[in-house]
Amino acid sequence: MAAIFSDSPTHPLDALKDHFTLHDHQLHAITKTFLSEVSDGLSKYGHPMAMIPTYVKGVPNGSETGTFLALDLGGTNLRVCEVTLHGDKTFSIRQQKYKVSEALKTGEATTLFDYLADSVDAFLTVSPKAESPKIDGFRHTSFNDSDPPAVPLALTFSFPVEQTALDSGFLLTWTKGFSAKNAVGKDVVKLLQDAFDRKHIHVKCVALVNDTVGALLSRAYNTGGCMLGAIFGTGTNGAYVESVSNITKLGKHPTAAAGGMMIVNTEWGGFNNSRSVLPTTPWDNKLDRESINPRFQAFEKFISGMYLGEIARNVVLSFIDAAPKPLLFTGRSTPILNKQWAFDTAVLSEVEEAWTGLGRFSGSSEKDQRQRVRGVLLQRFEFESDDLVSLEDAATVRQICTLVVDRAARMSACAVAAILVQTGRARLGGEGKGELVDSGERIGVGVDGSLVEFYPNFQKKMRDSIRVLVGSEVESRVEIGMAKDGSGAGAALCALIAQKMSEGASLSAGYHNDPPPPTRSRTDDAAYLSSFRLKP
Ligand SMILES: Nc1ncnc2c1ncn2[C@@H]1O[C@H](COP(=O)(O)OP(=O)(O)OP(=O)(O)O)[C@@H](O)[C@H]1O
Repeated sequence: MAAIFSDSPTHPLDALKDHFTLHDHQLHAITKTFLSEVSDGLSKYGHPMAMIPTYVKGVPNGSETGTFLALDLGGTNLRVCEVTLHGDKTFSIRQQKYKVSEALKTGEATTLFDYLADSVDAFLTVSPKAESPKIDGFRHTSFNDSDPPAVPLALTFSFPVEQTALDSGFLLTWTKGFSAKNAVGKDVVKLLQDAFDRKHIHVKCVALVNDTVGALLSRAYNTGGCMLGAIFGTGTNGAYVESVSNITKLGKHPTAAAGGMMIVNTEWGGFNNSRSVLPTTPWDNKLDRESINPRFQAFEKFISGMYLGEIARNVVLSFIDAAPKPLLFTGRSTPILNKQWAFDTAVLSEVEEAWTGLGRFSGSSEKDQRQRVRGVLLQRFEFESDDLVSLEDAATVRQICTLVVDRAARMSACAVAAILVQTGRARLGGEGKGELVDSGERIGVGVDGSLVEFYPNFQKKMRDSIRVLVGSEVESRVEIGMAKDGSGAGAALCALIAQKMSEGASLSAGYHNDPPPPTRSRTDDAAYLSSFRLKP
């Protein structure tokens, strides 16, 4: 843990600022290195920033229709949903969340996948509500002629997977606290399908979707187009639309010969694992050393919700322990502050909301701001006595939190700017002057994740740095918006693509103007619903 000296001639907060501030020239250096790793990842397999071809070769325009099941294993929850795409840029969804315990995350993979299958089974067992979406759009998949059709399901699996087809992909590594045994190197679609089959649940996993791809697809469906989907939640990652000719590692794969565009899942959380260009601090090093995957997912550890609270906690502790005189809370800590990972990034949001006066707060003098933050700290860190937190402590903690999140937002901007450059929409300008490459085009970016959704002004902070990197003309055309339920609606769109592919449709020609599915009668629906579960 870094020692902080309260008698140093430089004020400790200024010293901290030096550690955490990313200057413009550093943003440029990070973005350049990012671009070179993009290029490495597109040309060969096995790179930490894996640049995974997803075999999704089109982007929806909002006219697609159908009803599909989606199973979403993210970082925190497991979710099963039934999504109906209405064909007018809107969709409806029926869903249920299930908890994933630590034991499941770290136990045997078969136990985890059995649990996923059981959750789908439980969801399907609950009879649909009167207002639940019609099932007209389900495209049935039969195992053979005598079987009733299986329910098509798309699996949103937000971990690094080397995808080999739309419905198969091998787990490269676990992230975000998962470490289930005997899963790495295996096809996760097969692991899930085997669990369905073991349990005689009549569901067929037709598509494997990364949540970033889902974000991109759902934002495209909602707005008529999108070029990048990005997640800033438990982890961080991005997927974008790349020209197939640039994905040279596809070699002689038939997909490469077909040309066109393909969505690539970057796995940018693993950017610069060597940390050659990511300016690290002693607090980041401590976090990395104590994480379950030291020296991996380097970029993610500076950016995402799973880590920002812990970095801030590490800094707060070193201020409490400052020598010769404590710089926070008169040198007193609390059990919760002493506990690893106990400082949730949501607390950083609360501190910032209290400071900026957003939401339920009123009053705008600095004293009001400090008082509100002090209230948050007293409550969240569970101090025994109000005397232990001063107004100055409140201001100091707020500054620590801001430094940690500002750096995260600026690093996130490097990833977005690099994709703008990679796709020919921008050129990296020297010293903040980006050059416009093509004019007029609106550049759609769909984002998802609690950090970008709830941390006050995270998006604005990110945009400020995008402007530094690619100039204001391009930045002003970047339209960043929340991707509505990428892992549900996006997955449904992927299941639709899988159906199209199994019907032999050419995806490179796009899959717009989908004709409405054939109408089913209510009797068909009842029979169909009863075929969800086939017991031996
Ligand atoms: N209000 C908030 N402000 C900032 N961060 C938050 C907030 N609430 C939760 N988080 C952080 O966001 C993370 C959860 O992100 P999210 O809700 O997007 O879930 P997720 O789907 O599990 O994430 P991912 O998509 O990366 O798998 C947690 O690490 C949590 O600390």
